[in-house]
Amino acid sequence: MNDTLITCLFAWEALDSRGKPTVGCEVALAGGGRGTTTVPSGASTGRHEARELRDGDARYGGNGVSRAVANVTGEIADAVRGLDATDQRQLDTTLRTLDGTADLGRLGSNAVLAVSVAAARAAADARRVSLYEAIAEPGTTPLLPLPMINIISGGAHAGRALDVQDFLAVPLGATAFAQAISWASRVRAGTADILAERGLPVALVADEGGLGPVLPSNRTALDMLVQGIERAGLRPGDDVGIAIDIAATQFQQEDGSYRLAAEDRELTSAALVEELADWCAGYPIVSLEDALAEDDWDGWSLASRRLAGRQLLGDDLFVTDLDRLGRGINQGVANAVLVKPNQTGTLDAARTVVRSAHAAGYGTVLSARSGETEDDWLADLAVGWRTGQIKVGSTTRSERTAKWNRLLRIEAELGSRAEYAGAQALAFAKHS
Ligand SMILES: C=C(OP(=O)(O)O)C(=O)O
Ligand SMILES: [Mg+2]
Repeated sequence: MNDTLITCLFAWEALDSRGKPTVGCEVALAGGGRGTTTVPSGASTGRHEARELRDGDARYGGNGVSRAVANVTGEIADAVRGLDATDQRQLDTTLRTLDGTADLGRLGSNAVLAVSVAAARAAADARRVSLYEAIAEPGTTPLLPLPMINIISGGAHAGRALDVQDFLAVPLGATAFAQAISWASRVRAGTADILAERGLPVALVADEGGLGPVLPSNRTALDMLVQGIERAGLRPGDDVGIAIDIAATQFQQEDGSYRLAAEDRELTSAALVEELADWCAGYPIVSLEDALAEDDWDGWSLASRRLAGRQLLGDDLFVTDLDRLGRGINQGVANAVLVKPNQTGTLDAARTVVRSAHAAGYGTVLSARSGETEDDWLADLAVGWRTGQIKVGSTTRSERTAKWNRLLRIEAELGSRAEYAGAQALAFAKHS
């Protein structure tokens, strides 16, 4: 009897960090190996993402996942019982075929991802190795990622107090992951001090744990962050750079223009690109995510030329989808991809996107969602898949620190047996 054959699936409704239900799953194997997971959920979701199954459960204001849970223990369990959990591709292909839709909307991407991740964990447990080891390409060295850490939040994560969704610190000069995190934690404290001195409430915390002040403009947030870096005793641009997630899909209007509500301005794609170029000239911005909306390919082409020399990261644009990334690579659009496993629904599909990006010289940033849980599997994926970068929110709130803490432990355990990606992981650094 093969010890790694799947024998049993258990699922339940768990809560995410926004207090919304999400899917929890445990996979048990013939030899006693077990793997458990809970899956995340986004708020600024792209139109082309895989689709979570939500039902009208009144207990959760119509946001329930009881049907997704029932799918795991019913139809999915029947189909995957007897499969080998160490064969992720076969398992994930079976799940996709069983669902039968392009966006996994029948069984629910939340149900499918929960099984995919729990099975990977069970396979690692059966082999008595860590998840990052179990999923790594044989012969590769574990790679601790360069973190980008949310300091100030706006957009869909902070009641739209600002147009730009994330203002993040990138500890460029740190030479180890633990040092990068300690710098980010100081930058957050420094930025909170700066805001408090202006009489702004620092207790307003957004979905990913970032500070959520109401500021008059996006540039003010950049100013506050630069001052926060200095207050932390660090040098903006040398020690700590800035990344922004513009999440432009969220403020694109019907006619294709972009509305900066905080500043009461309407911009064409070209004008938005110019605005971003101005910000880049004035601030140490090293990475721009979703500079344009998800289907504004012309705007993205323009941005890719005008903002070249910085990391241009596609989130809603690529939605961790191989075909959309392929189009970007062919057209020279962006130079890095945000990888959110629940945008595509299985570990195998997310991994294929990472491989394809690396083959094309594109950077990869593994990313959490704004609705997270205390689970930490994302940290292991970053290390084992050697994504080079990771973004999981702020250095506060346990659903965020769970991932940082897992990475800190891996670095402490492995010492010189691991590499640290550092600033070299930024897509533009690879090209220059
Ligand atoms: C993490 C993000 O937000 P969400 O999970 O809400 O899509 C993001 O846009 O990068
Ligand atoms: Mg994003």
